Amino acid sequence: MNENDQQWQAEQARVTSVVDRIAKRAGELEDEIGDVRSEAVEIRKHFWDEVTVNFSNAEDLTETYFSMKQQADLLAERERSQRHSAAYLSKLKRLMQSPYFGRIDFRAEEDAEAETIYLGIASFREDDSDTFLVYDWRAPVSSLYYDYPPGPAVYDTPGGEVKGELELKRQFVIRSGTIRYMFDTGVTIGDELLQQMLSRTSDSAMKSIVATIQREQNQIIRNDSSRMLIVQGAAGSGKTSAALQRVAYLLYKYRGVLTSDQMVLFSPNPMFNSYVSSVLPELGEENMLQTTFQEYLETRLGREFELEDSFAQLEFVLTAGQEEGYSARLEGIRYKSSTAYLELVKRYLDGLVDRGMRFRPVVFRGKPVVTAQEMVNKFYSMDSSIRLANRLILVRDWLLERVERYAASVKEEAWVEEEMQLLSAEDYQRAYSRLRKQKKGLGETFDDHEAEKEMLAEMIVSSALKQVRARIKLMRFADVKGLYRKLFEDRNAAEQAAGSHALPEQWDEIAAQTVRELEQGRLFYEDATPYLYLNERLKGFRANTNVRHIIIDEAQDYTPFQLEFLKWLFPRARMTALGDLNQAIYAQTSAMADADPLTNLYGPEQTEWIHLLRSYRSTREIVSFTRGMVPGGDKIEPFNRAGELPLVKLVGGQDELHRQIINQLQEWTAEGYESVAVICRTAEESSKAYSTLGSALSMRLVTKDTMQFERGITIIPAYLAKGVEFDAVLIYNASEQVYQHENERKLFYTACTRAMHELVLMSDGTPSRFVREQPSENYRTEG
Ligand SMILES: Nc1ncnc2c1ncn2[C@@H]1O[C@H](COP(=O)(O)OP(=O)(O)OP(=O)(O)O)[C@@H](O)[C@H]1O
Repeated sequence: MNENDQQWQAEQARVTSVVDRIAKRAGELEDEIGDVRSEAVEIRKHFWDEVTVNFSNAEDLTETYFSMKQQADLLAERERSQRHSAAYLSKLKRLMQSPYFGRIDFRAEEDAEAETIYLGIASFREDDSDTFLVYDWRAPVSSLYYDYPPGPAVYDTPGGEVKGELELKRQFVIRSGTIRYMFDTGVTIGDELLQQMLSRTSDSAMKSIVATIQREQNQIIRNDSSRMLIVQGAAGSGKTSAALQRVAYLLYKYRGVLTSDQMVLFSPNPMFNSYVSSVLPELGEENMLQTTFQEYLETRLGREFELEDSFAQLEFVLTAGQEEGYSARLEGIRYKSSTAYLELVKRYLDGLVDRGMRFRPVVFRGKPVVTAQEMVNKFYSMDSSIRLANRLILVRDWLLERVERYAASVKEEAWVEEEMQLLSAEDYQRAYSRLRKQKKGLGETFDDHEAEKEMLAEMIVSSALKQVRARIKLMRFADVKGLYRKLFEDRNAAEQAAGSHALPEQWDEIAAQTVRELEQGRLFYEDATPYLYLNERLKGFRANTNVRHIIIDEAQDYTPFQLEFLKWLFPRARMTALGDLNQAIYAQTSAMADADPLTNLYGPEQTEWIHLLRSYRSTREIVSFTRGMVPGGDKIEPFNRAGELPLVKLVGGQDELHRQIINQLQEWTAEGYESVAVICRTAEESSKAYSTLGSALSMRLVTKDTMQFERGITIIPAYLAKGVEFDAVLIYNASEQVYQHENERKLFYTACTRAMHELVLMSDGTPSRFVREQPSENYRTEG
């Protein structure tokens, strides 16, 4: 037996022994859980037996309360412990299959001998000792595995740095308790294992990458020092993966302090949410909160407006080129997402200190209770040093008083008398006894019929004014819609707010379009955040102080305005923004287009940038082809995994196009690819393609409302394919006719970079310039 075989045998013996111990512990835990469960069931069953229920006097009542509370606490405690044990048990079950994936032998400077450490998705300790048979991949010592090749190495602990020598680094693939692969690795986490990982066919869900985290990804995962962490990384460089492992890491490091509901992931679309939602549970952690920016806008503005979403905006940009007003809308989209416009809105708000505030009158039964002009007078009678939001609070309180006075003045109006007549005997009785209770404390008597009537009248008026008061409390009297509209109706107001900066060239048309939308009760996507900003600055920010971390994926699709907004919204959170400027497909100004606005968000001292250049998703051939399409693409390094050259298939006409697509899809299915996408330029193109292809083969059309990412064949517009990946990708029609504008370059790049193993570009006619520009040795052509 050679040395390798001996090592293999020794390691296998250890695996077997560790698995046995884990299985034993799991068995014990299962019994314990069973006991706790039956105990909880018993407590539930006999809950009322143990509780002394007695309501006869105050003392008995207290006793009853405490006895109930005691039982409830006991029950809650048992259930909590059961939940905890169940979570641990499911981790142990996972460890039984694959207890670890790495080993390091590390000799600390002061020690004579190296310590051997095995790393897995959770730690496992022998019951009655401090010996860790498996260390959690997030433990401080585990970072050695990700950060160093064999040789001198250092890791951080809460007690300070530990220096030493990494004598061995070994990787394993263990399935069902058996070692399948074992490698001793050199520089970084061995290419071999990564090759293994990446050559698998893709799943319907994202996988955790803990066994093969790369050093630069580890920096993202364990970054703890910066308030703002910005990751600019090539397509497929593992931004999303790193972000998710980072969440798991933070939950581990701050266990007991940080919980999963204090972390929010902002995703590009609902389907993406489903795609990534299994990673954390796979690592034994609960999912963080997941949302989209659109979802947030909907909750805040959805009642007031019919909101356009970012996809509808992009669909317009891509399909409405011939429509009147198109170029103005485009200019408007760009302008309204810029920092210049944010400054304009801020100056507009500053201007309201002296004049220009708009109010909606308080109206009751069609008559004004307080007119808008009265509110203006009140607002501007206050000291100008009082902040706008505080002045509005004062106006609100003043209005509530005015409504009280108003209520007193209308008690005798005829409608009150009429309503009184309409009270049913039951209503009357209820109102009467309520009044009695209310007035008792005041020592009044009820002998007088007149007094009684007056009180009933008071009650009727008060209840009729309930809605008016509620609207006032919600500050509906501040006419934010009117204020926003004024910016577009009154060029002077806009010019003043723009200060020394010029308004965009086509301002008048932009303004007309905006007003038209507002009149219809609609709001363009580019107006939603500025509008909300105006609203919040006036009415006070509804900030969320519970959230401690926000993670923004596809951050290039956010405007500087939106990121600033998120900063205000989560004042106590750290931000991790991950994006790729080369995938900034929207017409709006990208927050990542320029380093300054992002760095300035929290200031350079609190901000850190990390760049990822290695692309893991696609084969070397696909990366070599796609990176030529974007500026700076030569810096993107493909991971060394070989495949076929991308194929450009020339066809003549729709029929042939569809025939060839069907052939290709059938071929891929026969080859065993589990996830295949036909990527189109727009939703419009996708649904047309689906109407023909869908009847020939079983496939799924993805729209912006699709919630679930699934295997099989998918037809999808490029902008919805963001962030996800497929074994094989077919570009529906990569012809010059379809992709001819410079502003479609990034969309095209995003579409092509979704492919892991195969990329085929159909072209009805001459291929797009984005293809023709590539060196001919980087792709094949057929047809
Ligand atoms: N260290 C790693 N080990 C194994 N697989 C990895 C690693 N890093 C990334 N990958 C794989 O590479 C693919 C792309 O990763 P991910 O989706 O996180 O990249 P991304 O930078 O977010 O991409 P994009 O910007 O294109 O959406 C995934 O299949 C992921 O599992």
